[in-house]
Amino acid sequence: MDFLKPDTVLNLQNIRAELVKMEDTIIFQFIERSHFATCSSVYQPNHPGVSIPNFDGSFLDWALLHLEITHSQLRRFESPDETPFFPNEILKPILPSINYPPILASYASEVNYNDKIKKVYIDRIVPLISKYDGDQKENYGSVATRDCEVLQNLSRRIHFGKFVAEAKFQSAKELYIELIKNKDVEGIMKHITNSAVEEKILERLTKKAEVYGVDPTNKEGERRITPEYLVKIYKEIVIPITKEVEVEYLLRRLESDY
Ligand SMILES: O=C(O)C(=O)C[C@]1(C(=O)O)C=C[C@@H](O)C=C1
Repeated sequence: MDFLKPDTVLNLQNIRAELVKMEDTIIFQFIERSHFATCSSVYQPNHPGVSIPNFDGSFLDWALLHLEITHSQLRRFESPDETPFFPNEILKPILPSINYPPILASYASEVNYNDKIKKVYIDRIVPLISKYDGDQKENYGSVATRDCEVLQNLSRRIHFGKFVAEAKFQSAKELYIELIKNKDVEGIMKHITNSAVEEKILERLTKKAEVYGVDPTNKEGERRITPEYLVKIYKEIVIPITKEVEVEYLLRRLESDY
């Protein structure tokens, strides 16, 4: 996928192929996080166990903010497939800007579900994928590092819904314009949903978790990620929020001429 060539980006088959590739990254990052305990202190704002001078937030927020500030200077958030968790704090790139041709509508960067993604990750995903429920003070840095990686990739996957939505809009403009004019959220949700594709994703994830989730030479060994949890995470969190992104993006689609 080449963001300098809009045609390659707004092709639903290419987008779905990219979503499949992201599954592998996300599974391996879940496995990396699964080596550690839940470590709830990492997520509690101003926790006494991880005091950060002059910062009002959790240790994870601090880590993610500083990572994003550096990445913004490396031009990360100019790319239309990247959405920052701290859009108001990031800096201008040190590298010269790339003039990407318009692919998404002009308001696309305002469709930002990262607060919701971070909350659901901490409240629901971390307890499912962690080794056990407890604290490991010596691993706070490793935990926050893994969390930043998982969150950035979940965010990219979920916000890819904008490309899916744009591709669907371009291929059935009349239908969507009518639904958008009527603010028909249910109708939009119905038309963006492809149950066969969703089922295939869940089937594939089950197989991937069976293979990657355990040492294949030691089937009795410790399970790092189970098919059950992976499917649950995708079915109840990743796909539904991707669809929310699609619907919000489409509801505003007539604001943009392009
Ligand atoms: O592939 C699509 O058509 C999408 O809209 C993406 C996605 C997903 O999140 O994977 C979401 C909704 C569809 O029902 C199927 C899959």
